[in-house]
Amino acid sequence: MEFEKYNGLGNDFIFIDGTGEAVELTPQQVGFLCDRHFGIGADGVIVVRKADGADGYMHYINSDGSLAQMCGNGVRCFAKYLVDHGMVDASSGRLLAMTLAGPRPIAFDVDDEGKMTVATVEMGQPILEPAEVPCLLPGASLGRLGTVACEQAIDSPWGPFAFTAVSMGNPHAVCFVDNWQALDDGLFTDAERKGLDTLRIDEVGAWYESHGAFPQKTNVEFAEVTPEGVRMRVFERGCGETLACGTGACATAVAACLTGRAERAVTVSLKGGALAIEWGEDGVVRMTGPAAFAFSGTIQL
Ligand SMILES: N[C@@H](CCC[C@H](N)C(=O)O)C(=O)O
Repeated sequence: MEFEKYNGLGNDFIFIDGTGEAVELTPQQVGFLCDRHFGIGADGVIVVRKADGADGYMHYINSDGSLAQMCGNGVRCFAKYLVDHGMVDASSGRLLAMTLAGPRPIAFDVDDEGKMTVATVEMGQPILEPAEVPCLLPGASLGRLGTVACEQAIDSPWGPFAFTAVSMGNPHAVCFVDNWQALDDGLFTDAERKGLDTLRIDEVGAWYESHGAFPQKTNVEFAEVTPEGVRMRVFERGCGETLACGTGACATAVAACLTGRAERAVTVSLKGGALAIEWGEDGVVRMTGPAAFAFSGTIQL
């Protein structure tokens, strides 16, 4: 099978062309492809398909073989793939990507060689109604925003964490930590240096990913406010910790705005780099960031 490898801020994906012959992968095959020792290695697989009324359909599969509705870093890479393959006119600077979560309009910049560098994706309106995220947390009424599960405490073996539930087409549980010192020592790889960087996110993230409050599981973000904006780490549903998550950055920006921690436009810094997120007055979240091609190859399935 031929493949190409792309990434958005180090959140990396194996692209497979499914525009001709249908490509159907079993969860075992996806697991093998994404395995960093025995396979190619990636956070997920994107099968590129044709779409009626759009420039292409992004079929996104997490590294554990589960299907996800949307992937923010993935959709910027998808745009670059379509440009690289001449499937859209590079000079138009615009395309429409179809996803399981619906259409996502994208504006992009190209360099002197016509290669896409940066894209701004219209990520749609965040879904805040708890039942639609979906999450079973009680919601508080937030005026014209309706009922939002905002900073609702969920207990864990390390004590309670307060989550805001936001769907960007896929579910996210965002926790802002304002006081790292108050947290259990066991949550950190180094109790002398409690903070976002030393948080044992593999353990605490995995615990909340499968919590009963999230019937479709959830992506889990831990975040803090910085002078530059917001900094976060993410434990992705169906994958584990990744260097970046586009939908997670959008959900975190929305949660920051809802809880009075940030303005509607904010820079979200992740392990792999920064994304510019804006929750527009029209309710639509826009995400701007890079996408990069790494290499291509052939693998025996
Ligand atoms: N890395 C992605 C999100 C990928 C899907 C996610 N793990 C899920 O299951 O919802 C992004 O950049 O948004």
